[in-house]
Amino acid sequence: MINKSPVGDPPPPPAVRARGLRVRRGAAQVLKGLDFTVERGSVTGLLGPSGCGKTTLMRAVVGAQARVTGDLRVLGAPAGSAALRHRLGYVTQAPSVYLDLTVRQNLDYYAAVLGIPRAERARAVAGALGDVDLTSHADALAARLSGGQRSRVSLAVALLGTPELLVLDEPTVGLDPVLRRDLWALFHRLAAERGATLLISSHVMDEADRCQRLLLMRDGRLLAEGAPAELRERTGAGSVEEAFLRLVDADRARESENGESENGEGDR
Ligand SMILES: Nc1ncnc2c1ncn2[C@@H]1O[C@H](COP(=O)(O)OP(=O)(O)OP(=O)(O)O)[C@@H](O)[C@H]1O
Repeated sequence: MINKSPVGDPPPPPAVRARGLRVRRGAAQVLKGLDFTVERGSVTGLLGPSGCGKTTLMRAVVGAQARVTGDLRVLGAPAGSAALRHRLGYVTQAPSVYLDLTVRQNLDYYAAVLGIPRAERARAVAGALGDVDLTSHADALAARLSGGQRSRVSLAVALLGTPELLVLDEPTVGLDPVLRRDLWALFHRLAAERGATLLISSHVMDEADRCQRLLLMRDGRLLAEGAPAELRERTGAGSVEEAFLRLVDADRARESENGESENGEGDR
């Protein structure tokens, strides 16, 4: 297990630690100086409206984003380090699945790319298929799958290497309520049984209560971080959605007091 070290050992570094994280994309400052921590073994939700910078933040964490400044450490190493490659799993919003291959062939292919030895591949593939509940579709062509099933194939690919940190960009978007519930149960199982850390983005606030911790974003900045109950209590709100709206109102009021422009001139 990752987060159970013998007594006396220093605690492992957090899964993600950002200090003054900034990203420019094109002419825009998309992330404007974020400080946050993602605890190991947690299911952490990254929530905020469309366009606030969730994907950009995730790309920075997995080392796929250019023009990142500030201090960003992942599992104790600088983000993007080669040493992290096999310790991370990243699932983007667009499922990366070969439509002319079966589900099993897709996973076999990615297992080979990941360097999983041939003798261990069948077991790794079967395990990942079971995790995402696609065993009965193993021999179906990916082209014949529904959108939600294809997303689960991508998730299975990310699980092949048994990553310590899984970064999932809107993994439940477009899924029916039963599948959403089952996937959230899987995320919690991965954290509880394997000590994996999951950083999961969503723009749907009703997923907030499924997370142990939350990072709430707006317009390239972090509005708050903490457990859902903590955020509700801190803002006196009855739901995380209401807490978010109160934090946005407070943020807007602060902005107009400071006379900050919407495109973040104050961040330079
Ligand atoms: N390639 C790019 N070049 C310039 N700006 C970009 C690029 N990609 C995204 N952006 C801008 O960066 C900002 C953040 O985008 P990002 O995709 O990180 O947001 P998001 O919160 O993940 O949105 P969504 O929930 O819709 O996926 C947006 O304002 C977007 O217009």
